Amino acid sequence: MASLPPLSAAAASLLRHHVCFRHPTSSRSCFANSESYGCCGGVPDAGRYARLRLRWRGPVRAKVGEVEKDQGADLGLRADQPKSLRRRLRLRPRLRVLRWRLLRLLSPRELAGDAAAALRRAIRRVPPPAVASVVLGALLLAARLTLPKNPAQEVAYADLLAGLRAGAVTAVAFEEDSRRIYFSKAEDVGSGEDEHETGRGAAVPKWPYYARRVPHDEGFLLGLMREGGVDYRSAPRPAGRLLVDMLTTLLTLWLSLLPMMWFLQRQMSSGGSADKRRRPRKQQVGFDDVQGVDEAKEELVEIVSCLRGSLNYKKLGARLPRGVLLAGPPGTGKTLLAKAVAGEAGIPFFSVSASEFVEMFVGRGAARVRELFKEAKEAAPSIIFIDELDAVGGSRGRSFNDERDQTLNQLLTEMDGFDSDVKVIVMAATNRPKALDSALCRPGRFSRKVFVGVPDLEGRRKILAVHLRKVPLEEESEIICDLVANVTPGLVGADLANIVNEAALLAARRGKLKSSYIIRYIRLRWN
Ligand SMILES: Nc1ncnc2c1ncn2[C@@H]1O[C@H](COP(=O)(O)OP(=O)(O)OP(=O)(O)O)[C@@H](O)[C@H]1O
Repeated sequence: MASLPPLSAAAASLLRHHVCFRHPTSSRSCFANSESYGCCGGVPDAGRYARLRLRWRGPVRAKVGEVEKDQGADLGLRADQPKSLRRRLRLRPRLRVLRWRLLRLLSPRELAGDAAAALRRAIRRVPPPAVASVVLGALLLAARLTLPKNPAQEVAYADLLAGLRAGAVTAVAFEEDSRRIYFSKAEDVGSGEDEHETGRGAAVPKWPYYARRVPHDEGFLLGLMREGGVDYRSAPRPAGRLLVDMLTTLLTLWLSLLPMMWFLQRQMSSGGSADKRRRPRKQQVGFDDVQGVDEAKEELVEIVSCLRGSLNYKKLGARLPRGVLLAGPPGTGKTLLAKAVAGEAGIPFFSVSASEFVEMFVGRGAARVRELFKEAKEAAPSIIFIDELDAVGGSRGRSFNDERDQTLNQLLTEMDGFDSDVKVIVMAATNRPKALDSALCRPGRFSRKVFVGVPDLEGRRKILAVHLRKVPLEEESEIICDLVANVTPGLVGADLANIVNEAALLAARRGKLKSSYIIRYIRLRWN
């Protein structure tokens, strides 16, 4: 592949994307980008065409004066040349590109190639079960349309019996694997030479009528035919009708199975495919946003220092804690604390609820755990946060849930499998720390437990202050915080955040929030 000198700095700074195009004369694929331009297979003069292609991109030319200047030199323009010649020289590459584009647009080969590529792309996007359904439907339609129309006329079973009793019926044929009984009458015997194919190669007289068999009446019918000396036989079904029936059964079965197959496929593929990869988030939350849990924060500050590298724990031969378990009543800010750790350390945060691991199929939950840890290791240093850990981390062997046990085993294995220098911390939250499996809490796994408790008066005041930060207030924030904190003993951060939000909604029509709205909401809600 030929590599030519770079474009001028100004052009290069604008041409970030590379351009692929076809060489005008050799129709080979060429490429060009801000660093180089060249051609697959080393087509001579590729660089020139590449430059032309790049230069004639409207936005670049319009924006950069230098490109215009350079362009003249590239095209062999000189200041001493007459104006008309210079104009022609400038126009020539443009016309050439235009001609090449027109040729490409009109060439049937190119058109066919484009259409085939578009079709291939479209087919690739359609799910295979849908393709199979369409193919089956099309086959059934084709078979129905090409099947010759049955010349026999349907009559009532009673007419057949009446004909037999009256001696009008001369011949009867029982169609195999079907309920049709074909017969002919004495008046039709004249046209008997005219034969009708009812089976694979077996030729029988043409049957002008047929009746549907009545269950459990065969004995009586046979008796009548024997008495009347009627010629009766059995005939195979026509191949065409056999095919149509087979396709109908197949399509009916297939369509009824489709929802189940779709569900199974969703279950099998969820979490595993690359496009469903979990995206880590950089957290904007900091320790300032979490208040009233000072003890918990103090314990976590140390981990943040290790992650940031401001605490050299390795010097003393220490290892980064692998797991941190945040335990406490609901709504006390465990999730918020974990986010704050990631936010303070400025590292990716992988958040997952343990219930997402609980799958219907054995092994899927374990695969999801594996995937999550793999992604976190690739993004290290990072934090994995597992909310409601008790959903998978409850004591093993208490239930017959194999899938849950396997998921937990995988979690234990992954936590053991960290190299000491991989900076991935697993944080988990639970409201029921006692229900956890003892293997999870042993040193080396969730050895560090941080209790996040219900905030006291001062804590409630601070939490309210955090949530009132962005709310326009009619009174001093401190007055509102004091008042509300005093009347909300036992409430946790989530309750206080909710109170502020509801009161703000109450105040929305009046523009600003007053303590009286908050008190009114508290009375409404708790009295
Ligand atoms: N200590 C706190 N400081 C500030 N806001 C808080 C605090 N605790 C809770 N909140 C508010 O409550 C919301 C819910 O809190 P969070 O999800 O962290 O609670 P949790 O302890 O994880 O609850 P659960 O155990 O039910 O998952 C937060 O988004 C935040 O707005």
